[in-house]
Amino acid sequence: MKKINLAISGCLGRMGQQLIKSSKYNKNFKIAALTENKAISKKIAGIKLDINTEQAFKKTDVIIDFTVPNCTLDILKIASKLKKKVVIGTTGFNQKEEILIKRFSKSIPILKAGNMSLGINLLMYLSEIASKSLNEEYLSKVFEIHHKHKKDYPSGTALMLGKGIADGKNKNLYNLMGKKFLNKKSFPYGKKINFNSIRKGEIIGEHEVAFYNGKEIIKLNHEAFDRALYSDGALTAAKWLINKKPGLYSMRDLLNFK
Ligand SMILES: NC(=O)c1ccc[n+]([C@@H]2O[C@H](COP(=O)([O-])OP(=O)(O)OC[C@H]3O[C@@H](n4cnc5c(N)ncnc54)[C@H](O)[C@@H]3O)[C@@H](O)[C@H]2O)c1
Ligand SMILES: O=C(O)C1=N[C@H](C(=O)O)CCC1
Repeated sequence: MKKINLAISGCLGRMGQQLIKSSKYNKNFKIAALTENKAISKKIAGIKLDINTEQAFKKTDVIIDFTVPNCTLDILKIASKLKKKVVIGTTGFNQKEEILIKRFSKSIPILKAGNMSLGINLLMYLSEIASKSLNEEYLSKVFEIHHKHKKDYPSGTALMLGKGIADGKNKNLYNLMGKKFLNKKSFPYGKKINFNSIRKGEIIGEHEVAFYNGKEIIKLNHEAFDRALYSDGALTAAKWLINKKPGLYSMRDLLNFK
């Protein structure tokens, strides 16, 4: 079977390096391009590092992006012109950037997921079911812990879980967003969904959703121990996206958690 020509942006980052490692053991892919935010005279897996240009992505079938929001949008401009598929793992987009991503998906297939793991996408679905099943007496909040290097908060995963809660109430998450705490030892439930983000050590990712009505607490949680969880999910997404029409897809479309 013809191998998929893969481009990895942010190739020297934590996720970029993990993706290079995981794609080496995945028979479906051949690394065709590796990019970073500046010209670096280095070769990895026989590929000369490049920056994000049309030339760099010319021989690519799909680009996997775990970088920063403004880089992702640069990549989408190029991908849209070259008609390349894009898997977006980057998080920390604002509402304006989310709208731009949606606009690019009119011309190319894009799969975007703040967390590429099966476990978190299942937890998002379970949070939606719980939220739908619990009456208005129940308040909810989301807690997450990640490594000390992570700049954005709440995490993209926490926002996904918040969206699951909001979807369960048939509401828009932006209208249900409560307070965003950082490194608090404890944090309150609120009328909206409050978030607390802890940044410490080299933690890969821990998330908890809690529902409370004054008489009981219901908790759903997930722990990630290896970044291969995310790179395996991204490679699965890239293979799934190859024959899709233009549109904005999620891991839940791939996993069929409707
Ligand atoms: N969706 C998921 O499952 C998932 C999992 C892990 C991390 N992430 C997200 O992926 C992103 C990256 O995480 P990380 O831990 O790898 O961060 P990192 O800082 O280790 O890596 C980011 C890389 O992107 C590079 N970069 C920045 N601007 C660039 C540009 N213009 N062109 C090319 N490369 C550029 C940086 O130089 C760096 O090497 C974050 O937003 C994080 O939240 C998502
Ligand atoms: O390490 C990170 O950064 C992660 N980012 C994603 C998020 O923002 O939720 C996924 C989990 C790890």
